[in-house]
Amino acid sequence: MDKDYWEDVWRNEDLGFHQPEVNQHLQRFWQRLQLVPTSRVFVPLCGKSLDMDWLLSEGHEVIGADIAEKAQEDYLVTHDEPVRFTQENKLKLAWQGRLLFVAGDIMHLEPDMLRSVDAVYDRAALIALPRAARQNYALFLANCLKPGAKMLLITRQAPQEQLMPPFNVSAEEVAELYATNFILEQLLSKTRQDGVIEEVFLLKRKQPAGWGRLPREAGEAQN
Ligand SMILES: C[S@@+](CC[C@H](N)C(=O)[O-])C[C@H]1O[C@@H](n2cnc3c(N)ncnc32)[C@H](O)[C@@H]1O
Repeated sequence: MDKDYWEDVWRNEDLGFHQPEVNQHLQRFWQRLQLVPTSRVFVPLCGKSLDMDWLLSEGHEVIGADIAEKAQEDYLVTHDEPVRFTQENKLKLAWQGRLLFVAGDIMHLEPDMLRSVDAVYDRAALIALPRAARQNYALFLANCLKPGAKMLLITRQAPQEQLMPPFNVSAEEVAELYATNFILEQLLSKTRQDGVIEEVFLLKRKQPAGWGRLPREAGEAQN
């Protein structure tokens, strides 16, 4: 599932993952993150998702990132506001109002770019990655996000595991990937009529060990 694979998907318009409406789980659970409207939200592997429009309509600043430049083009073409493009190393940045749409591999984003992010919205991002890449992705997010940053994560498991995305990601795997660095809360587990299990999680970036403690307190803890 490299850049070529996804560029083919976009070129062939093989976009079964794209939802014509705003995601229901996003609308139902977003308030659980308790963000202020001006919060900055990162949408990794964003495609041309209408969920970004919804997040913008809530007053948020949005940073979307997708490896396919066509995703960026397709999203921007449906929005009237003027766009300004800049280039940063391998990334093509499009600035449009409160949106920054980055075309490029998210692993090429500088952690500093995401340091001010208050929340992540992951729909069809983790589950679009093969198992080995999921581990790197989860670590990347943990390294970039500040303590207290939240994440709304939506996963799915089909009765038959597939060789191509979307991949099955269980609640156990979510815990394996994130529990070291995030506090996890499962908000939903629902089996659809077609047997697909949909799960929604709320994550909160933990304070790294020893962070923010006064030396005296740290000393006391050792005694
Ligand atoms: C299954 S789609 C989901 C898109 C979007 N989240 C949605 O809900 O419609 C996965 C997207 O991730 C993008 N992608 C895959 N690997 C990526 C990477 N390493 N960095 C950035 N984007 C990536 C693909 O181009 C594709 O648009």
